[in-house]
Amino acid sequence: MKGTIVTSTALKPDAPTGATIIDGKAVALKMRDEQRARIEALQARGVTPGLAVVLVGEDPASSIYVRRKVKACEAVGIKSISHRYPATISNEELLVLIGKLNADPNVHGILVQLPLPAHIDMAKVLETIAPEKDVDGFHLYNVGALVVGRQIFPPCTPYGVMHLLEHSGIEIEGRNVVVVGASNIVGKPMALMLMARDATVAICHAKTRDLGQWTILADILVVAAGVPNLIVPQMVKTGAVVIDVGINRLADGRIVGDVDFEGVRKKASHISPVPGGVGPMTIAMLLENTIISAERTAGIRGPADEF
Ligand SMILES: Nc1nc(=O)c2c([nH]1)NC[C@@H]1CN(c3ccc(C(=O)N[C@@H](CCC(=O)O)C(=O)O)cc3)C=[N+]21
Repeated sequence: MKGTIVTSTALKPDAPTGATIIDGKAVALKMRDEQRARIEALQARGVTPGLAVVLVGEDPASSIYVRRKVKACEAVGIKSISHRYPATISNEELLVLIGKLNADPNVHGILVQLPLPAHIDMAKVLETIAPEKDVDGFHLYNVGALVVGRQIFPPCTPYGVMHLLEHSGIEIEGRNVVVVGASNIVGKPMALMLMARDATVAICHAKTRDLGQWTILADILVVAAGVPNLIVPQMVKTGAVVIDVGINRLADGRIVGDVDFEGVRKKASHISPVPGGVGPMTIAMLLENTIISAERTAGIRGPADEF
């Protein structure tokens, strides 16, 4: 058709287009309005969601994270109860505390901050938390549920990534996803959640030989390896969606992810930053799981709804 006008500045073939930045902080804050409303509905039925946060030892990073979680709880109306113990607490004492929290009807969620000191049997601790209060989703029962495609308490970080993908309108079904990092708290559950949505999923490691040969195939690349600058532009397919789960503190105190953000943003279609990407969503999903647990207690939801 005649008369189509293309202005001189509209299309420059080689200009870097630049990825859409996925603003996890904004999404997390937006979720709070809906979360507050659900908590009011619970309170009308006499239920105030309660989250017990257990912190063992004095690790400064853990203290900061726990403080963030407590503040986020306050902001939406979840009653959080912090239990701080010295690193010298015995296994038995910790298990007794968890038993008490399991039995307390005002506690709907129990979170034991990781890592735990070396003398504590982490597996035993996580298996002692009542599965119906396991808002981290780390109990074997909840891990097993995820393996068979049920989501009872999806682990907060990968659950947050799924939310970000959905919020950004990214199609998952049938697409190639590469997850770099195979931890129990991020990489493995991330892969399971994406498989449940019919993505083609490969799990790699920071140690994978020729990592770039794998990552270049990804329509969606999720990186949770804990290695700064692991992912550079030549490893990323043009137009890929890149989700950076890494949190690394550099010698100068700066926090960075696993992705060369400035380089990769020129090639990706969407990219999540660090900070301000997945981190705030992890906390948003912790609030979500705690509210879900309280809703189940109040009979508003069945024991395992579709998410
Ligand atoms: N039982 C247990 N459950 C956890 O969910 C758990 C845990 N243990 N241990 C440690 C990791 C780490 N984690 C984070 C949560 C929020 C941010 C977060 O909000 N990050 C901000 C700020 C980053 C910064 O400046 O430090 C951001 O990325 O924008 C980061 C990391 C939860 N974890």
